[in-house]
Amino acid sequence: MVQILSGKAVAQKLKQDITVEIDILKSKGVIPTLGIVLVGDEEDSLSYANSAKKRCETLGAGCNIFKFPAGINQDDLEKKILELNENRDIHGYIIMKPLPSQINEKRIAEIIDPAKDIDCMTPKNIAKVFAGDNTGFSPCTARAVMEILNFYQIPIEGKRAVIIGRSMVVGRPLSMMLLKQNATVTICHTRTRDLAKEAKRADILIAAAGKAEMVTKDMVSPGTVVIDVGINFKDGRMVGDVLYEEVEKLASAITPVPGGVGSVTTMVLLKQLVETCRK
Ligand SMILES: NC(=O)C1=CN([C@@H]2O[C@H](COP(=O)(O)OP(=O)(O)OC[C@H]3O[C@@H](n4cnc5c(N)ncnc54)[C@H](OP(=O)(O)O)[C@@H]3O)[C@@H](O)[C@H]2O)C=CC1
Ligand SMILES: Nc1nc(=O)c2c([nH]1)NC[C@@H]1CN(c3ccc(C(=O)N[C@@H](CCC(=O)O)C(=O)O)cc3)C=[N+]21
Repeated sequence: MVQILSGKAVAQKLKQDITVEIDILKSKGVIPTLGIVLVGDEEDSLSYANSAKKRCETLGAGCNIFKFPAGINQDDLEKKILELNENRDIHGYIIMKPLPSQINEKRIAEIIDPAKDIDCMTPKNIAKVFAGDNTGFSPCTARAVMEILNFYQIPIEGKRAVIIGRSMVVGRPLSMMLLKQNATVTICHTRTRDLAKEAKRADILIAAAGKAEMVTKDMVSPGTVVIDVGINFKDGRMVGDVLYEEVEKLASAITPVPGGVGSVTTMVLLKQLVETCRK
């Protein structure tokens, strides 16, 4: 029987710690407040922003969404980011990706105040992750995957981990975090020659390509632990990057969508908000 790796149980555990921390901060007169920079209206970014705002409200934290049109230019966006750095009412913020093509993402990442960088986009913070130093922020999604693996005590050391996707939000930082735990890591992308062959070698397969239900049964070996990071919308329904009905028959364990990685990501974001607030 396949083990369902519910993200909800992991989120629940994180929530307990966060609630305690928020109460302490409030007793000192601080209401931890999250900023979300949303440019345009990508469906998955909207879903994340709305979920994060709801979680903040439930837990007693503040949340401000700063929404900008998809056509905003570099200078105007940079000005807004610099304002957020100065804004004492915002303790940490996240800039939703992807940004529109006219925006230079690298220049944006460089001007975020590292102390407010709770999704770990600045060169300073991400360098720590790549150096195997986990004393700073982590990209929330990558950390969410690690929280799930640890919560369910999935062995990582010596295992072959195959990640589909090499973005700075998920694939690349996650590869470093798995490496730190002594996995043997393979990163796949659109130029990978035989994706099914690579994926079939995995003990732990992580799908983060952003392509609805692209991981099918011919890409999964029996007994694989499958972590589905994808958040896609198909006929108004949220689906992952994994064709769940097929793959759950082969996997030893699998995260569902919804109810998997996404719910943990939002909690990790709040956890890192509270952590930076405490400092
Ligand atoms: N559950 C959660 O909490 C979160 C979910 N997400 C979701 O995860 C998905 C990925 O997000 P993100 O990393 O930001 O996306 P990006 O679009 O930035 O990156 C996608 C990556 O997947 C690779 N890829 C795309 N198609 C294929 C394919 N057919 N075969 C092999 N590789 C492929 C791309 O390769 P190449 O580099 O060659 O183009 C790229 O490296 C999205 O669905 C997003 O919504 C994201 C963050 C959090
Ligand atoms: N800089 C940046 N970092 C990101 O991590 C990032 C991003 N940009 N851009 C968009 C994608 C997508 N993403 C989602 C996370 C949670 C839900 C989500 O819906 N979460 C629900 C639960 C969903 C479920 O049940 O699986 C919740 O927390 O309640 C959706 C989407 C983050 N992303």
